[in-house]
Amino acid sequence: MSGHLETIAHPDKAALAADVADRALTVLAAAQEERGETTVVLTGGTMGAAALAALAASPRRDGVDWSRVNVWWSDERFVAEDSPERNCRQAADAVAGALSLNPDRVHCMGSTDDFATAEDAAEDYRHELAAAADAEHRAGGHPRFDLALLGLGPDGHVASLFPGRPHVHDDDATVLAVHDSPKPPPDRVTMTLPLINAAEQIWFVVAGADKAGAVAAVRAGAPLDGTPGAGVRGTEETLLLVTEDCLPR
Ligand SMILES: O=C1O[C@H](COP(=O)(O)O)[C@@H](O)[C@H](O)[C@H]1O
Repeated sequence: MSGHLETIAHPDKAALAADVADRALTVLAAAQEERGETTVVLTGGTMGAAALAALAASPRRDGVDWSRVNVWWSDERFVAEDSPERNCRQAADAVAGALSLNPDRVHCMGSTDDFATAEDAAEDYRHELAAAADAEHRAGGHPRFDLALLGLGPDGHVASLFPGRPHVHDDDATVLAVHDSPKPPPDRVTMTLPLINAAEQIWFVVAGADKAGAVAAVRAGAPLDGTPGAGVRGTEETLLLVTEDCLPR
């Protein structure tokens, strides 16, 4: 795996969330300044929601025109639209209406309300990404991603790419269905590593001593089969933003 991975430690979850929010506001505002809009890929998980809540509460939040922010997700739980397990819903709850997002620019992955199978939802998301790429006159089947936030599971999973599963080696697909996920719920939809790695800046946001093993494996560049998160690298920058208890003492 090529590309530098920089680790930045924070004293606690609140400090981590506040720093992620601050950094994200800077990146999103700069991209909007440059080309009028910006695109972020969000993650589910505990710190994903905490970072969004910090963003929504930031005194700097109005430095970004939220109506010109495009939002995508790196993975989703394939459950009912109103399920509290949905990453998309958790994000909406975390920002609690504080950001004036344009619903047409918010691209949640499909739910069981709209699709019979996770495969159908994955295919729909591929089409949605391709349509956004066309609108930007870009090749490659996806829009430009300025920033992707990612969680990291204690088992080393990233998005819904789990250890020991073949999905982590899929270089052809952009979005896949996942079944029998070791972490509930069992059915999911996930971006693949090549699509995640198309983001210019990728920031892992990770807190808690239970993630120390996974963080160490990512930093060591462990084999992908055991640590899918070790396969993540942005095209310009990859940061591992963590709480101190994730690192060796
Ligand atoms: O199930 C998921 O887990 C990971 C990590 O979540 P965390 O609560 O341990 O931080 C998350 O990144 C992913 O989006 C989510 O679907």
